Order: sequence, then structure tokens, then C-alpha cells
Amino acid sequence: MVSKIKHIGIFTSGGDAPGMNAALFAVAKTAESYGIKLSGIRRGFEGLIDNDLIPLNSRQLQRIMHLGGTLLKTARSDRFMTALGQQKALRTVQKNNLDALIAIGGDGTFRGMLSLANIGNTPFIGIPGTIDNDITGTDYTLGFDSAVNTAIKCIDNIRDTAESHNRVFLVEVMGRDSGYIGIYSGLSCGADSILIPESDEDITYLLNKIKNYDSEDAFIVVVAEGDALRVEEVMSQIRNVNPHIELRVAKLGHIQRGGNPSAQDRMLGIRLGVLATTALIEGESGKIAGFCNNKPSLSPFEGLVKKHLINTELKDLLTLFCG
Ligand SMILES: Nc1ncnc2c1ncn2[C@@H]1O[C@H](COP(=O)(O)OP(=O)(O)OP(=O)(O)O)[C@@H](O)[C@H]1O
Ligand SMILES: O=P(O)(O)OC[C@H]1O[C@](O)(CO)[C@@H](O)[C@@H]1O
Repeated sequence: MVSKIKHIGIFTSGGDAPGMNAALFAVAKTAESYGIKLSGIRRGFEGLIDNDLIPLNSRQLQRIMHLGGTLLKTARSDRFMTALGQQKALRTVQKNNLDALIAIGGDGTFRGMLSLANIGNTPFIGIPGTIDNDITGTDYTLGFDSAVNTAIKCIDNIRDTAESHNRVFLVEVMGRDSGYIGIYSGLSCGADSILIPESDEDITYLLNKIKNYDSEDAFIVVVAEGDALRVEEVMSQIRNVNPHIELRVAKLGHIQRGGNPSAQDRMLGIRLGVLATTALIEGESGKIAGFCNNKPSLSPFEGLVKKHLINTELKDLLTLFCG
């Protein structure tokens, strides 16, 4: 197939996520197979504003596709939130004769791409890359599985010490507005309680369970960072209902965003990279590449909303195991 696209620009934006390098590798490999030039834009929208481009090839990416982070670096760009920043970004696209763009990031990145689309007409496709798994149009985002695996390792370690001391532990996991890391890691570690932004009943379950708690067993509470009740507030509510227990807090933080991607994220990066590049070549634009029910899917950016809802099956699991 002869494509009108001769030169693609690609960048990573928002929080880094394990698997981004695998996706870059797959885009490079696919582009090369069609004789398309690939340029990497460094530091997300910041690099687009500053005309910070580097050539990319699959050989160089093959050697680092197993690493976490992103070769292209990433950023949260306040300058791109302004009309001036967006104009400068568009000039970079024109100056470098970029025929199409691929953005790897979260929902903020995709909102940014929509702003760019409003002032220019460069075709673009998004690859969902965020550990939060808070995007519609795909069952899983790049980096989520690795982040959950990292959180699980940490919580397992915490259980060892909690069991030894008969302690109650509050473990805060990441997820700016999303409880996906919380519910997956909590269920996988046998947590006694899981607090997520998508549930209102979870704190009631927790307080009911813990008010008369008097046991030699550890008691693990996983709290999503985005939950309406912050860890400190949860701690004080627990102390109010049961002042006798020994309580400790562990915030896992950015540990969850680093590390080599899991097999699942490497494969997802490869699949999404190929899907996004071939979609552009076939004339698609304004879509997010994803996998739904294990099948490739392209969803329009316009319909994109943050995936706030935890489905009924997961909610039922939460009630069964933590209710
Ligand atoms: N409404 C918007 N208009 C224009 N640009 C935006 C908009 N929202 C976000 N952006 C741009 O996209 C960048 C990335 O967004 P954000 O920081 O929300 O991360 P993200 O892509 O959602 O990833 P993560 O889920 O890892 O946080 C922002 O720093 C900003 O430059
Ligand atoms: O690294 P930063 O900019 O502090 O962002 C932290 C946020 O990014 C995320 O890790 C998503 O990338 C959220 O879970 C978290 O709230």
C-alpha cells in the first residue's frame, strides 16, 4: 500500500508508564516497513513547542524496549495550555513537514491533541499510556499491569512485617482519580479493605470491620490516592472507632511508575504501536488505539471520557472480599 504519509512525529506525554518504550519500538518497526521516516519529539508538548526533535529507528529502540520510563522523556506542559503554546507547537509540525502525529499519554494528552486539531489539520492517533487505567476505548492502558505488579510486590512485603507485629497497615497506591490500581492490587493481595474513588460504601465496610478488631492477624487496607478520604483522614476515623490497634501508613508513590514493563505491557505496547501506525497509514485520524475484549479497536477522541466507573463485576468482588 502506498501511503500519503512520509514522515510521522511521535511523543510521550503526562506521567511516564512502563511499556512506552515498547510502543515506540513497534511504531518505528512498522513505519520502517512502509518506508516512513519517524521523528521523536522530546518532553511531550514541551518539545513540540521548542522544536526539540530527534530521529528514531527501530534498531536503537529494540535495545531499550524492555526498559521502563520513556526514551523520549515526558512532561506536563503548562505552556501548551495557552493559545500561544499551541500555535508554537503547530509551527513545529509544519516546519518539520510532519504528515502525522502519534501521542502516547493519558486523557490530558488526548485533550491536548484535540486542541491542536482545532487549529491545524495534521492527522493524529493516540496510544493510551498511563498507569491509572482511566481511559475509555481500551480495556487496559499501557503501564497499568506493571504498576499493579509493583504494588503487589510491595504490599506482600508489608504483609510480612504487619503479620509479625499484629499491625494494621494503610497502604496508599497511585491513581489520580481512579481506583483501578487500588482494586486490582488490593484484591490480589487479600486486602481486608479497599478504598477507591468509585465507591461510597467502602469506608463504612472498613469501619464496621475494624471497630471491634482484636486479632493477632495483620489487617491490610489499600487506599487509592484519588479516594475522597485521604489516608490521614482514614487513619483518624479508624482511631476514633478503635483506639487500641497499632496503625502504620505506607505510601507507595512513584515506585509504582518505574521498573521494567511486565510481559503484558510489552505485548500491549507492541500491539498498540502497530495498530496506531497502520491506522494512520490507512487514513484514520482523531482516534485512540486500544484493545477491547482482546480485539483491536479505534475509538474517536471526541467520545473519550475518563473511565471513572468500576464495572459491576469488580464492585461485586469488592463487596464479597471487603464488605
Ligand atoms: N484541556 C487541555 N487543553 C490543552 N492541553 C491539555 C489539556 N489538558 C491537558 N493538556 C496537556 O496535556 C498534558 C498532559 O496531561 P496530564 O498532565 O493530565 O497527563 P495525562 O496525559 O492525563 O497522563 P497521566 O494519566 O499519566 O497523568 C498537560 O500537561 C497539558 O500540557
Ligand atoms: O508524577 P506526578 O506529576 O506527580 O503525577 C502523579 C500522578 O501521575 C500518575 O502517576 C499517572 O501518571 C497518577 O497516578 C498520579 O496521581
